[in-house]
Amino acid sequence: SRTSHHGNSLRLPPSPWQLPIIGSLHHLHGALPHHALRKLARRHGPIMLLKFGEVPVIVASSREVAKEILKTHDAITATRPQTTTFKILSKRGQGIALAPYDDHWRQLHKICNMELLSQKHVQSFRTIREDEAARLVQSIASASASPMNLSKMLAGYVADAALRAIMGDRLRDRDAFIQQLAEGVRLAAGFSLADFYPSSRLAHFLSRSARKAEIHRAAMLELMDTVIGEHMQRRSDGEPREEDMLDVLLRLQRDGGLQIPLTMDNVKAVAIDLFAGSNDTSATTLQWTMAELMRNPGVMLKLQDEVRGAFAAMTKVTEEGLRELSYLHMVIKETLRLHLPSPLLLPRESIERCQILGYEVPKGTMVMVNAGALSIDPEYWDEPEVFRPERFEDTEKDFKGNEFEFIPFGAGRRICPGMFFGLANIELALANLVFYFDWSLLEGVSCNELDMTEAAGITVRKKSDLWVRATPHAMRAR
Ligand code: HEM
Repeated sequence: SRTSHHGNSLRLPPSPWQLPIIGSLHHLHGALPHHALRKLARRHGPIMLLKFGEVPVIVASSREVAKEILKTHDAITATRPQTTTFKILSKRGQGIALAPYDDHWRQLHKICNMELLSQKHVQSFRTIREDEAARLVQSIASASASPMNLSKMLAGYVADAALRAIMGDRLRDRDAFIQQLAEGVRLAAGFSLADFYPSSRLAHFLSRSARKAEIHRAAMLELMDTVIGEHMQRRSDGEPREEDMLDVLLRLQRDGGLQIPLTMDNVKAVAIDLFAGSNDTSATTLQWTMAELMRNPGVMLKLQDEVRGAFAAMTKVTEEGLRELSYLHMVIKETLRLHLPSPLLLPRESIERCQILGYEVPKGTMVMVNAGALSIDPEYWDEPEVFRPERFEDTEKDFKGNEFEFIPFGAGRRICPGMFFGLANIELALANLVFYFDWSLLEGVSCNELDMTEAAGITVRKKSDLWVRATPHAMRAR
């Protein structure tokens, strides 16, 4: 197909065959979207134009195209599509993650980088992390020798460590928050009818997911009202304490002095985004890491040697010591390469037409980068399906957004602002797990038959929980 604009005649990117009404959606049927899209790209190339219902979508599946989008044309593609579900999820005050690329987003982005999620602020939550990690070790120790659902324990650790840093440590509604969050993640991931037939009233009417999104949002905002009430009460009681992220947001809201005043609804939306952005991603990463370690006993032993060697003379695993642990960092990198929590990153949208590899990308096209496909592409990785942390040994290759074959946190203006915070929670827990315990699978499960199936959702979790047995290796006085 050809399009004519300003006298130019440029080709649109190649497209797989499309059906009326549903466009290319049938190509996604039956497999997880990042796998289905990877398969399609093998046939149609590194830049494809699909149609999800009425919505044109381009999908990037090579390092070069990813770089064109996330670097060369970053400013043109830095907005988020305002789909029906996204709009409902951010109704009554925009947060940051789904916000369009504008001054409001720019301000929040700055607040995240300079205050909420800065390395300094993340370090200030060290006691919380150490406390929660100790709690995790205790609960594993008390269940040791019997089969335990490690996935669940790790999810609990992450939720507590993240919630305490974001919203304070006396959250009465912790479980309700976690439940609502899971619903939000499902909804945001949902390829809902209404999102793809924007002009069809019937589809809106029929769409149950829009209604569910409304109910979810109302419940989430109500929970936030309670937490904010508690924060204000404590402040007026003059109770001295470390500022959690919500305190910082409330202070900025109260003190003013910002370019664009923050409303209370903004504060709520940002706090929800922080919790939503941190919880599933970090829990999933920890769960996949432990699953890979169970499947690769040689890697587990090497990691245990490193961590036990480093902390041999100490009474507990502390955060300063973690910096020296090069193998631990390689293990986490390798997990993020094979198991990106968000393999399609978050969708973007072009605000102007642009050219990529000589193809025309029209204004208003949804833009997706298949980061999950890039990090297992044999073009860039040796034996890409094999879990081998050593591949990072003599390379500077990192996930900071400069090497486009490895972008689990995204890249460019919309890169994840929570990288330090997420990694801090993950590294400390992992070091504790391998320092204090030896791990085995349950009887009858051998390491090469461990189920590694992925489940559908905006974050790609391990479908089945990881059941293991822990044997205390060296319980020190705590
Ligand atoms: C292993 C951990 C994590 C991974 C792999 C991860 C991954 C990502 C990815 C892929 C994006 C989309 C980037 C893009 O659009 O190009 C993102 C955005 C975001 N993440 Fe994370 N994330 C993690 C942890 C966290 C944590 C701990 C927080 C908050 C405390 C967080 C908060 C956010 C926010 C607010 C955004 C939206 C940024 C924007 O739209 O400007 N993330 N993350």
